[in-house]
Amino acid sequence: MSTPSSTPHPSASVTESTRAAHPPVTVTVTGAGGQIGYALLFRIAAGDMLGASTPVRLRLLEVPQGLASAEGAALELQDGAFPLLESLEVTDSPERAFDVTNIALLVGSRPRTAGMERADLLAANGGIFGPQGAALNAHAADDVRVLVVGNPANTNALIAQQNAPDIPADRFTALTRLDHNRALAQLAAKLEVPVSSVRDVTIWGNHSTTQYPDVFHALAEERPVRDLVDEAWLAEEFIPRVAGRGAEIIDARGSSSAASAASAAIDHVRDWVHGTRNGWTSVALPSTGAYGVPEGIVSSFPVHSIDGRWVVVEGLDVNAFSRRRIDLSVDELLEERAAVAARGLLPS
Ligand SMILES: NC(=O)C1=CN([C@@H]2O[C@H](COP(=O)(O)OP(=O)(O)OC[C@H]3O[C@@H](n4cnc5c(N)ncnc54)[C@H](O)[C@@H]3O)[C@@H](O)[C@H]2O)C=CC1
Ligand SMILES: O=C([O-])CC(=O)C(=O)O
Repeated sequence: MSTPSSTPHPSASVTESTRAAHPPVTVTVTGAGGQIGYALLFRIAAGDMLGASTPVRLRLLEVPQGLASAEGAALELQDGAFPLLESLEVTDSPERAFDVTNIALLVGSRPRTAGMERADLLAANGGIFGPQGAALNAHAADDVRVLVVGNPANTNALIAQQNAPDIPADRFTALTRLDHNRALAQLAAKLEVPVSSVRDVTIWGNHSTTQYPDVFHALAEERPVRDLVDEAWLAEEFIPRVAGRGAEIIDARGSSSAASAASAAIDHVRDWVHGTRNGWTSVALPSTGAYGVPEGIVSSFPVHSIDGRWVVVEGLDVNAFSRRRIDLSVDELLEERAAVAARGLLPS
């Protein structure tokens, strides 16, 4: 049973002419009562995701036991008096939450704890994304864009996409921007350069420990990174550090990354809507066969955002060091797909 509560926010500062140029965008956040939700909602309301001129209608979806926490976040959002926040609604009904939604951030799901791999969450979380994909298919706006954050994110995105046959497949993405940002930050620290001067790293494959952070095309202060680091550092320090960062955060904090994950989700959607800047980014999206990655999985690629669509960067040379690692991560995604198919989570 749905328990919606709606709080209109008539905003004096969003003028009629602003509204005409920038119609309101409906954004649904699932798992809104959780820790990523708490970090994400205020950034969206402040305009960090869609820009300072775009009013937002927020829909917060939770399961019944999470509603109180989401309601609490909603009270605080109201107290923020955000000029762009046009309306705010908390519900436990996916149908209501996804009704004419333009942007769906699928965060709601269980996080892992110390000692778990993200794939261990397939059993706990896989069942969430089929029904949500079907609800999106039935209720979302024609232009809906979907970002899956809940782990294991790539395969959950695949489940949602496969259960939404009427939505173009390329509207379903999974978050590898956090890994991308981690790779930029690690390179900047190693090379002692500003993080803003590092670009064109790529996360390939799965958001898991098999992911491959590739620096062979990256630039730092316009110099090729491959000339500045050696393969031993890449193989023994950089790649394990980036791929293992989620576990490092869990060990340090006692719970999984939240603010950095929320920030990466903001970056992902902002670039999707407004275009990439400062080189390419990394996004997990349904493979169309680029770089030998088979169709039928959601895998991370180097992409530009052009006119509101992700476009895979073409023609990159993939050396043997990279090929081996991409293939390993792709094999893991194929195994995850087989596991969820065996559980009946993919329509036949
Ligand atoms: N892709 C990425 O880079 C990252 C992914 N994650 C993943 O994000 C997910 C959420 O993490 P946290 O916010 O820290 O967890 P959390 O446990 O703090 O919050 C999750 C919320 O989701 C809600 N929820 C569960 N099932 C739901 C459903 N069917 N519909 C709506 N809401 C539902 C829960 O009630 C809870 O409030 C986890 O799976 C975590 O592993 C976390 C960090 C980075
Ligand atoms: O590691 C986890 O479980 C949370 C996550 O996905 C990350 O921080 O990259």
